Amino acid sequence: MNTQNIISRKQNGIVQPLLTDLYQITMAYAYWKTGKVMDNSVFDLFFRKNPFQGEFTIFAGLEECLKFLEAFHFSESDIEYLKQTMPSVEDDFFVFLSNLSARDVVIYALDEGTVVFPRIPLIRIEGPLIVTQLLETTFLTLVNYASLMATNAARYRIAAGNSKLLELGLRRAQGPDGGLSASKYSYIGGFDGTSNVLAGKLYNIPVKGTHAHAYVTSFTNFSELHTRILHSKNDGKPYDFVQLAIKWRSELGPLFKVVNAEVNDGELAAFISFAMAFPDQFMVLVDTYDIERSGLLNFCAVTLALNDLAFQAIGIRIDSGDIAYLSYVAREYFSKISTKYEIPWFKDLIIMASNDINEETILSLNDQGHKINCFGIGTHLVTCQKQPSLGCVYKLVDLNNVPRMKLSQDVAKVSLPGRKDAYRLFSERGDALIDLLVQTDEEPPSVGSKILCRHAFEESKRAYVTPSKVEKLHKLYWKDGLICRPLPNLEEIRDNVTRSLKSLRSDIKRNHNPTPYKVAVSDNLYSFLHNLWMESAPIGELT
Ligand SMILES: Nc1ncnc2c1ncn2[C@@H]1O[C@H](COP(=O)(O)OP(=O)(O)OP(=O)(O)O)[C@@H](O)[C@H]1O
Ligand SMILES: O=P(O)(O)OC[C@H]1O[C@H](OP(=O)(O)OP(=O)(O)O)[C@H](O)[C@@H]1O
Ligand SMILES: O=C(O)c1cccnc1
Ligand SMILES: [Mg+2]
Repeated sequence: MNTQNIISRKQNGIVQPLLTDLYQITMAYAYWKTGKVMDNSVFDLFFRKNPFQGEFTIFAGLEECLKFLEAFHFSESDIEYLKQTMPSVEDDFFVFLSNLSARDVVIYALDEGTVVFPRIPLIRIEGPLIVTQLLETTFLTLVNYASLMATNAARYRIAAGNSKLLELGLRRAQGPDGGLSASKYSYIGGFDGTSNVLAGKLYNIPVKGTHAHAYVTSFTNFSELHTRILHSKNDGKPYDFVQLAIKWRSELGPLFKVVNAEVNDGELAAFISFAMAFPDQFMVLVDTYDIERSGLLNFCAVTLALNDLAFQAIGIRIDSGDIAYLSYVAREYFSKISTKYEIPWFKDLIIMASNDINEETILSLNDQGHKINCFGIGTHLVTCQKQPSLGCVYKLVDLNNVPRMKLSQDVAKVSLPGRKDAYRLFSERGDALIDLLVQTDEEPPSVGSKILCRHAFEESKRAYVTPSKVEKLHKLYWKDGLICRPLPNLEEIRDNVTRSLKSLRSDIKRNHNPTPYKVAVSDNLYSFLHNLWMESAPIGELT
């Protein structure tokens, strides 16, 4: 076992068999009493509707489910607690429960990071009913938020194009576990880093950040700067850095059309001290007092002073106001200074924007035109404000080789019975055309052969597809008590998101009125499903 695994497991502390709904345990007892212990079940975990009014979803959380299975065991204290909670339950059941493991469970799943669609079983869980039922709630809690978060992040990634994306949500997240999961799954979805230090340590995600307004407001004048000396990066010579920055500010005054009296000394003192602490990573918040009349000038003065000592600054963060307009203003000053003082990198300094940004803000900024090259995003991203839950469900589809079907007045809620495999069929151009569900014992679709793909419930909706490429989506991940495929690391999952989304036509990914992606069933599955439906539905009588 490598260190990374140990660390992740430790973090996984709260993911344990009691992280479930009580009804799973009462059902287990009732199953045990009725003698259903050896019944062999198949469950599907899937969702019914894509989130965020979109037409795609990113599947995430699989690794956590598999780690949960590895450690699945009711401890002595769990048993003790359950005995107290369920006093009428026979003691022998608790002996049975304490010997339970996930050894006899078999898991087929899609690769984590795959783009997925409604009704496709993301995970197929097979095995003794009593155990598979006990997995329901924990699996759902592990997949629901993870997939919602990864999808939200992927949508921001699409909106932001080539701009960097930094996740800043910990302070606003749904508690510590929500915050940690948000950082992990936003990275999978395409963010470039997080401000969450524990997420950085646990998952090896790049951690980044600037500073808070408090840092600026904590300074009022230069006398608070107890260290004034900074050594040049070139020759190690000491310079009075405070004096140098003040000199540059006077020199730049006319360019910014401000007089010294208008510019905030506390802000300059704060920037100087931050630059002296991090001369190679100088990045500051410029909106504490007035971006145009103070923040930008103070930043440029310190950056030029750093440049004299051979250090290259990183950039600024803007956290209020009209960020499109202010980014133009900032870029213009950077360009002018770059030309005037012949410092090529000055024009390319990073302009980061933050403050309640969401997907729509980024799209609107794109329309307006802007000069931002990094977005810092917190609240809207981590709380998934636009849609707070994905709505994944876990449904029994087969018991002892007899298909099961949950009927509903609402067709969207009718479950697809039996063991099914999903295949993704690709066009000649290489893009994903349709996902096809077939019964596991029927002939899989193959390249070059004409396949009838049918809408699961609407008889008239069907089409022939002759795929140029066929990808089997379900893979065996867990058998005989072991994870039986090498698990990808976070980077690889992130690459899978990019690769998988790339194969999707852009009209399916667009923000406004996206085209739905097609999910179909094979002709066999269609007949099977409708025959079973007819058999299961009671015939009404008109009176
Ligand atoms: N050019 C722009 N186009 C669209 N939305 C923008 C633009 N500039 C800023 N915003 C968004 O408008 C909102 C402005 O919010 P608000 O008025 O609360 O902030 P502020 O007054 O600028 O800052 P603060 O209250 O923190 O001082 C934010 O959600 C921000 O992301
Ligand atoms: O706006 P979000 O997308 O949630 O991003 C995170 C926010 O957290 C920080 O300040 P904080 O919001 O704590 O204070 P502020 O509102 O006064 O800026 C930061 O300045 C951002 O504004
Ligand atoms: O580092 C930052 O800029 C940061 C971190 C958390 C919240 N807001 C901003
Ligand atoms: Mg804020």
